[in-house]
Amino acid sequence: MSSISNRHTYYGGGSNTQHTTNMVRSPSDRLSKLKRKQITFGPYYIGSTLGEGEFGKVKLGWTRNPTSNQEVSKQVAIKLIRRDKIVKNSEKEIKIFREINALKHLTHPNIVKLEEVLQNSKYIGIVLEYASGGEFYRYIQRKRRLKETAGCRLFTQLVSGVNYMHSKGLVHRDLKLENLLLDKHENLVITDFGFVNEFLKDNDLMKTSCGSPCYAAPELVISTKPYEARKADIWSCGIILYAMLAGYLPWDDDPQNPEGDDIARLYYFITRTSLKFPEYISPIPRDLLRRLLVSDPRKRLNIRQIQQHEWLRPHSEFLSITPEDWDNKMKTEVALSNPQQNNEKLNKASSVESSTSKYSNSDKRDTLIIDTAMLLSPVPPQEYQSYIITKPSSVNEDTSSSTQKNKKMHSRSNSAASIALQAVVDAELEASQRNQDHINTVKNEVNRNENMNTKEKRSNNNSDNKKQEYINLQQVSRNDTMQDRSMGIRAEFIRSAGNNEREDIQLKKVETNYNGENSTRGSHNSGKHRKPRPTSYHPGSSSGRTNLSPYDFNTFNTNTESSTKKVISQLETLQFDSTPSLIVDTEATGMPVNSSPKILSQRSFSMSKPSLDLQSVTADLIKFQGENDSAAKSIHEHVMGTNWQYVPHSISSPKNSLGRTPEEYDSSLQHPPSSGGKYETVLTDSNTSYNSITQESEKSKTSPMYEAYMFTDVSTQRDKIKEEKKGSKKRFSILSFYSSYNNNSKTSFDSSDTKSRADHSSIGSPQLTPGHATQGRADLSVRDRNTRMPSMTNNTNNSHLKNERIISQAESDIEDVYRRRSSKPIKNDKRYSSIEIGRDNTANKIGTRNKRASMMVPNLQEHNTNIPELRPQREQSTAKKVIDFFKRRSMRL
Ligand SMILES: Nc1ncnc2c1ncn2[C@@H]1O[C@H](COP(=O)(O)OP(=O)(O)OP(=O)(O)O)[C@@H](O)[C@H]1O
Repeated sequence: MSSISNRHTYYGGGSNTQHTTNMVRSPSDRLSKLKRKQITFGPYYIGSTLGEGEFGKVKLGWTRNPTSNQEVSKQVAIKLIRRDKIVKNSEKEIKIFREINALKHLTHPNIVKLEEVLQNSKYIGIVLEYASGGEFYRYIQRKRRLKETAGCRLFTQLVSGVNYMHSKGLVHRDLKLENLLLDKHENLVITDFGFVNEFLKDNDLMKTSCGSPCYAAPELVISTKPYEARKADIWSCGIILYAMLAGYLPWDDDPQNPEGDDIARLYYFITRTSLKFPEYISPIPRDLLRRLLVSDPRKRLNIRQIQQHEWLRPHSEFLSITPEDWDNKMKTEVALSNPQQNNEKLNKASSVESSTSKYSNSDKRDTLIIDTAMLLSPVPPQEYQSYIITKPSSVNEDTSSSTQKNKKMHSRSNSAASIALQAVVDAELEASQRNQDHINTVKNEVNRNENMNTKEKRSNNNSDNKKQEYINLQQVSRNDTMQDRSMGIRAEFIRSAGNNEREDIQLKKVETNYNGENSTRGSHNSGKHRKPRPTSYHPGSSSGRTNLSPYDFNTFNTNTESSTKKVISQLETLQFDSTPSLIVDTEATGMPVNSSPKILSQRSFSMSKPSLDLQSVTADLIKFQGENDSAAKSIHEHVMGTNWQYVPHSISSPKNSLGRTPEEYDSSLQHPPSSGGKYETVLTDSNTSYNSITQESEKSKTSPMYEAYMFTDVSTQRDKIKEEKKGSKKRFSILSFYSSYNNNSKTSFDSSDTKSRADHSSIGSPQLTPGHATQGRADLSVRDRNTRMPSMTNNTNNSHLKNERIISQAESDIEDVYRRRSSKPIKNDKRYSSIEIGRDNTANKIGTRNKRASMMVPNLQEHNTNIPELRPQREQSTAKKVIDFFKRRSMRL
């Protein structure tokens, strides 16, 4: 005992120290020692770890009653996030701000309440209402399953919370048992709003697939189509209800995929296997579940229909409380609690010194320091703009000086945080105003140009460009509106933050060995307090991808997939009888902006080209410019192979076998003049075809431009292709698009069908009927995509093989587009399977399921390659229909 005692009390001093420490202490001594050791974060004392998530630990916190210091006045949960682990503009940073901003907006009894957000030099602390009832999935685990009455009450609360957030224009997108907690009265509390997003209109669709695989709606996983996010939330509610009542997750019994780790297979199983119920679930909740877990989101109940379902009738009164009622109720509560709060605040404000003196010296030293780097992050990708603090143009001098000045005040209303945040808001409002002014200027110019004489072609082209700029700006403006809303929230946040005077936000000591941020899914499992489940995955997030082994593509491919989706979704929004426009976002492709070949201008995919015989596109012209051309070349070589000549654009243009230069073709085809040097065109003659893609750097207009050429004679193969593809002529413009698209972004439809791959590479002869399109897609395996492309351009056969793939892919994609545009379900589409009853599986798998429950879903449509049935079904004649349409249109023009 004594040795233990000595060890515990040894401070490096001599025997005296030991002697002193071995003395029996008085209770007050012990109390004061305890007090000294008390860890604080701002006004909160920090206690045990409640749980651990992707961002780190969630600690219990409490404040003490000011009058009797021993009494705990309020308990909170503090999500502590180490600032140095948050990479600027990263997925994590976005998630944090999303969560904060969304929670700031939501006040509902079944949604976790955000108390405040504090930060010091080391941590950001999201202070939340403490849900003392613990994690909901553990609650179910303990009880094995819930009785229907209890389940009904809790599900009603879930529905009420979800309805409330939907009414605010927000969707959770990651609803699952692990994100539900219970309060002390065993009421449900929805938490973890890291993937929350905003929809603007009733029919606003989302494109980013997220949701944990077991809870994610099928449309998120097996379709590239934008989805109705509220319906996806409703699917997740259905899964949660099933788990509550059954004690395990539905579709959890695939013998070939017992752990559900293979997401593609999991979804194959979900879409092919009818929903089955254990016998103890009674018919009425079964009926509700059957209507919730419908693969077709259009047939799935909406929230209003759920509220009206027979099973929830006992709680109809609760469900009749509208979101407005909740808001009013909360306002009233706040108003009622205000007098006391205000008094407290006044007292504190009048005695800043006394309020700070409660804290130790070290607290005082570690006063709030704003890490402006965190706030000065660049504007993130568009889809994230709603809930994040974006880059201000500058934080002005005044701000920093006032930061200095106000340090002494220790008042959060004047704190560096408030000032910096205000600067962010102001700067963004200013930027938004500037943008609006620019829009107006461009708009005026467009109007002026439209009144000009039609003979002035040059001006008209200019006008077109301006129009496009206007459209783009409108787009930006729309985003700004979303941002403004977000800024409104932020401004509100700042205002409310200003109501609290305590600025002395400190964390004396949280954990010496804090490693939350580095955790991967594996390490999550090892932590004592960790939820036994993986890190959430969101497309683009590297952290969560660690266990996606079968689909663990390299960044290039992942990015090109999103590019593919983007282009396809843009295609989908086009009217067939208008000139299509394709703009590939380089951010999405992950290629350097100034060096990557890409499809650039509005005009790049011209429908007005004269119809041409079907020819395979076998040569490419890439122009590079400026300081990045070596990078561009290497990318180009990587994509297209090394058989390219690079020549300065201004000096010469190589001629093809007929002695014609690209420019000659260009003029002979009456291709629209390039706008600012950026255009994409397809040039062809009887023996040679080549595709051109130009890339100009905005930065280096003065630098020489380079072109890369490779001509391939395709005459020997053309006849063969023609024969194989009878009746499918005049699709050149489509092919040109897909060729360049493929060349640029390495379109990522893929399959691991090795047999088909082997067949293709050995035979090299195309099967160009639409029916073989899928096979063409199946040929592009993930693994060999990177290595395949260079070698393919080395000889005609390989070029031909590439073309065949391009064509097949074009056909597939056209069919996809066509199919998506049609509202009719495709014949034999197994995704919309009917639902039956009958399975009985009483195993409680919720606990084991959690290991994989939180992995967010990448859009797996392109990855569902092992399972032929998961590939979209096609009608053979669809491509033909589209091609015929283009043909007709082309002839009309
Ligand atoms: N308000 C709260 N009251 C009580 N416990 C909480 C509260 N918030 C979180 N916890 C506990 O902390 C754990 C992690 O919290 P949370 O899931 O919100 O963190 P996260 O970092 O967002 O994690 P992830 O994104 O991985 O789900 C929860 O599972 C729960 O046990």
